[in-house]
Amino acid sequence: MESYDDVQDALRDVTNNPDEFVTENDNAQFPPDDNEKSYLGPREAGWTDPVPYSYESYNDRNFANWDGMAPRYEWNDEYGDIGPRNEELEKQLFNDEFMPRAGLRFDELKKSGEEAPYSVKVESEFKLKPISTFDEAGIHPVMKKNLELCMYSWPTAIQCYTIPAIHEQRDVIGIAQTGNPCSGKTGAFLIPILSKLMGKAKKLAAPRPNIAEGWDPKVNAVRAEPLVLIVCPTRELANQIFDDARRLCYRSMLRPCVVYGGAPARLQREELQKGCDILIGTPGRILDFMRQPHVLSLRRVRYTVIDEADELLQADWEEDFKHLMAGGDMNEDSDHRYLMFSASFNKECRKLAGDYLSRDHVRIRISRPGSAVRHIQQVIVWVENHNKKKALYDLLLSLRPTRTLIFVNSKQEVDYVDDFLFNQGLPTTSMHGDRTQREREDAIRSFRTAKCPIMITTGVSARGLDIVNVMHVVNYDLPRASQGGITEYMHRIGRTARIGNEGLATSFYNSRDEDLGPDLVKLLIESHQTVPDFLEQHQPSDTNPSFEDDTTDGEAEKDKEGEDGETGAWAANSDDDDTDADADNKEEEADETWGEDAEGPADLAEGESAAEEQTEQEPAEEKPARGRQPVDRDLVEW
Ligand SMILES: Nc1ncnc2c1ncn2[C@@H]1O[C@H](COP(=O)(O)OP(=O)(O)OP(=O)(O)O)[C@@H](O)[C@H]1O
Repeated sequence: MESYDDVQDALRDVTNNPDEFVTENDNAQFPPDDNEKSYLGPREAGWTDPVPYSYESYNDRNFANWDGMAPRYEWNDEYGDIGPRNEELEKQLFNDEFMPRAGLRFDELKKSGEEAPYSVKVESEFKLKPISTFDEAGIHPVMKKNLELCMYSWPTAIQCYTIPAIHEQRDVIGIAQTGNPCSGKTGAFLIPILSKLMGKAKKLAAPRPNIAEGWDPKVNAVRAEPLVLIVCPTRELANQIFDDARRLCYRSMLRPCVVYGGAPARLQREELQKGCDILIGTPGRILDFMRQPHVLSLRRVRYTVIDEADELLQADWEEDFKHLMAGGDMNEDSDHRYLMFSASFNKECRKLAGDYLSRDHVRIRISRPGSAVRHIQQVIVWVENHNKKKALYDLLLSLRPTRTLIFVNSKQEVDYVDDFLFNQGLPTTSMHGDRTQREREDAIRSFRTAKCPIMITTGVSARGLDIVNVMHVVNYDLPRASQGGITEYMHRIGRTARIGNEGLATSFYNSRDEDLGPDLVKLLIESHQTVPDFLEQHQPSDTNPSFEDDTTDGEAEKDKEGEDGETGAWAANSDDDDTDADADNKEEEADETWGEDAEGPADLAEGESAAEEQTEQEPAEEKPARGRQPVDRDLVEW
């Protein structure tokens, strides 16, 4: 797909005539009756060939190409304040064509004052003066150079406020909705923290081997004593933060490491033993290493960051979380700052903030008034359940090929839609919480590099995914109220049009989605999108409806609950409380979010973890290879 206009043109044909697009009885030629024909359509539409999974490669026990093993800048004791360039690494870190970049409309997000496309609410005991350029931030020269290499020309809204707050050594709660113009949460904590530590690393950091002169684990291994601990809910997010940390630590002494379930703990341990200043991870695997005090000590930690706190706290992980926050030998001195970042501020977040953050913490909330989702064209099409597969196939063939993310509501449906499209000749991959970590990393890599430009996934698996050039998001299934409803919808469509880019979100709607109708209409109106006729009944009587998604500060609810004090002012809306979530769904989300991480392998020998056992000792389960199996036509609802 060459441009956003191309997408619009192509889609117009489809959406102008939804009746033609999907009819009940036009299945005569669909699916094509032989395999050759079925492959022809996608080829004519310009899609690349589908790539079958290589199951043999998943059984390679010596595989070491995990995302968490990616190269990072290795410091040499002889360096002065700034290390020399490493051109090879620099190319990998900053010139990767698949690195997400700000789009042409990034400048529109810069407007401030009345013209700003976002609103800001700050609660602080001291006068917080936001910055408007990185130069005003007093950042370390190495960080400045790294920001230039990242092509970050100015800070995003959340960064404008958190950078000075963290420089002032405050605990911070940063709440920013997903997507433009609120994005940039990772930089909002990494930039100021790393910048502050860059000048002091030699003094504060634990001794480490001089890797430049060779590395022998038997002789040189040290205990990891990070200065920064970053906890996040999913492995994919942990890897993304690690990638950002590798870029922002470039040419400095700070050494980032990432640990997460599903990948061999042995390899992660080896990385930790080379020295670790910034530890990023999912809770289960961090706890595993905390139980091995000769491998990991938290006594030097100066900053603990809880990212996507609302997601992290969604299930009943309170005990695990308590251990993580206060367990082991965690530094409990007053020089330890706690930072929480989240898209919403639900009850669990409020409690966590009350338990760990200092009373004088700063709360910053960035939200989008007015045009709620900028730069995303949202199209809602009526499609009966039994027509969804045909509609999806037609849709994909109507548009010129572009990176497309397709959301369905269950893991089984992910497999099924993937098999179906693959068998029709489309270059798909897929991801969900039941896949092995190898498969998950492979899927994201194939999608990112456009080897497989169509990815099917569940909402929870794709939370926070930041992939370059996703120009089309399809809600094959719209999220049910119990799956987060409109909030989840926003998260999903926020995978396109990131950071000043543009994109398209197509959603299949039918009578089963009626509960989402009213919120969807409000959102469409507020973001100046067309409301289709079949949603007219949900038009609000209010002429100027105000859409509120997950970042409402819940003042209304606070009034309702009579809750106030330390955290009450930022109560959540009722969606966040998820009171009507059905148990099955909750369990699935928990599974998806935490995977093996959730299982504390307390009874395993030191140095082992359940996830490691699974990955290293049990080869990936043999599955029937995709594409070699015809779709069971009895099961297909045409
Ligand atoms: N100041 C900046 N200038 C340009 N690009 C930036 C800047 N800050 C962050 N980015 C880029 O914006 C993208 C989104 O950043 P990040 O993943 O931190 O956002 P987020 O707040 O987690 O987003 P979301 O909640 O929408 O998933 C990343 O590709 C990141 O590299």
